[in-house]
Amino acid sequence: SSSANRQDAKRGLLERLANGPVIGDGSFVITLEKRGYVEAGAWTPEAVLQYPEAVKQLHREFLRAGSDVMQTFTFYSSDDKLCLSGDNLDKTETINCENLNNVACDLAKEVANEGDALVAGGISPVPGYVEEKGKEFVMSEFNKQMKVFKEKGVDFVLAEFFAHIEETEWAIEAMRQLDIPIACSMRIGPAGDLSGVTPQECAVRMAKAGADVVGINCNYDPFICLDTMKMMKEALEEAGITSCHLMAQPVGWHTHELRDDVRGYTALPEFPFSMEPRLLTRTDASKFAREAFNLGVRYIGGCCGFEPYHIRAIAEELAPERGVFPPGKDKSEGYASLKKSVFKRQWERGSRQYWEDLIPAAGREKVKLLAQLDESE
Ligand SMILES: N[C@@H](CCSCCCCC(=O)O)C(=O)O
Ligand SMILES: [Zn+2]
Repeated sequence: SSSANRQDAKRGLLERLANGPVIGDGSFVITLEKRGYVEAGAWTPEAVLQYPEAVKQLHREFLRAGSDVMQTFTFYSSDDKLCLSGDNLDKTETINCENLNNVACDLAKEVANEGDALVAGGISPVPGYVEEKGKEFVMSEFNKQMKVFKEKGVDFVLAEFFAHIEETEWAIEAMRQLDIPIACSMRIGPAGDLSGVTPQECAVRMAKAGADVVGINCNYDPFICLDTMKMMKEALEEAGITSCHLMAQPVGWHTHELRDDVRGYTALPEFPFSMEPRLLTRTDASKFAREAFNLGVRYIGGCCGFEPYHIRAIAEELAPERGVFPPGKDKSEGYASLKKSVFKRQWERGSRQYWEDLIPAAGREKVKLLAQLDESE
């Protein structure tokens, strides 16, 4: 019966959250663009239909890194978004929301079953919302995905990258039709959403709309994200909402300038083709994981820029809490692996302290200084 299914589904995500951290996955469109399977600008997931092996490979890398969740690669897969993907997209009927979501569920499920991961059906903002096409239009786009997720029997649904609390509430309303756990994250920082609603109010409204897990994804680095999560946590407590879990999936770059900027990381001049100097190290990822866990966040993953090795750092940091190391432990003993080097100087780097004390250079300072010197001489 549906309640039994609900109970099974509930035990999956909610039981895991109750017993310790759930490790999310990481960056898809940004990572697959670097690998040549997604086109920048459009950032749409047609690779699901065109290059399924490339999508499965990335799922497998996150599984091996320790992700407990295989999120369907269905970000920006509403029909009104896919049709904006320019003429590189063959306009045949194969690349549309329904077909893409069907195959994406198969890919995520196949890899999830190679390990002990859950399948999350992923939804994201519909362009029709900001184009003021109204609730009926937006809900009809969400419902195309809900229909597939129901047929495919995903373990839970996850709404991400929402910038307006109203559209987020509509997404939760759509997800409630499936009677399985709901995770919901907005792309907001301390300055709140694009409608001027505070993070505190956003958290309470997501919970009241029916989300089982609420939080943040994308737009800001882990440390700005945690400041915002603290605001959300306190607001939920003040509202007497204790049943909601917290989730955090920040970007994998340092974005300290953006703390009070509602636009987030895509507003940086380096986005998208020169973000490399800002990339988090695995030590940054470990620090984020520990601070998130200490704050009470139990769904801990990453968004754009978070590569599998960043997720591995999270899974290794929280191994004591989880009681298990990631499947890829045969090729990583954390920093201790360096003890196996033939170079003696690597051995001293086989400690957490070395990497926590290091302020990594971007390697460009010298180039810039030399250029200035030339000018001044
Ligand atoms: N789960 C998704 C989240 C993507 S968040 C934002 C991607 C860029 C959006 C844009 O610049 O239009 C993914 O990892 O690709
Ligand atoms: Zn993102």
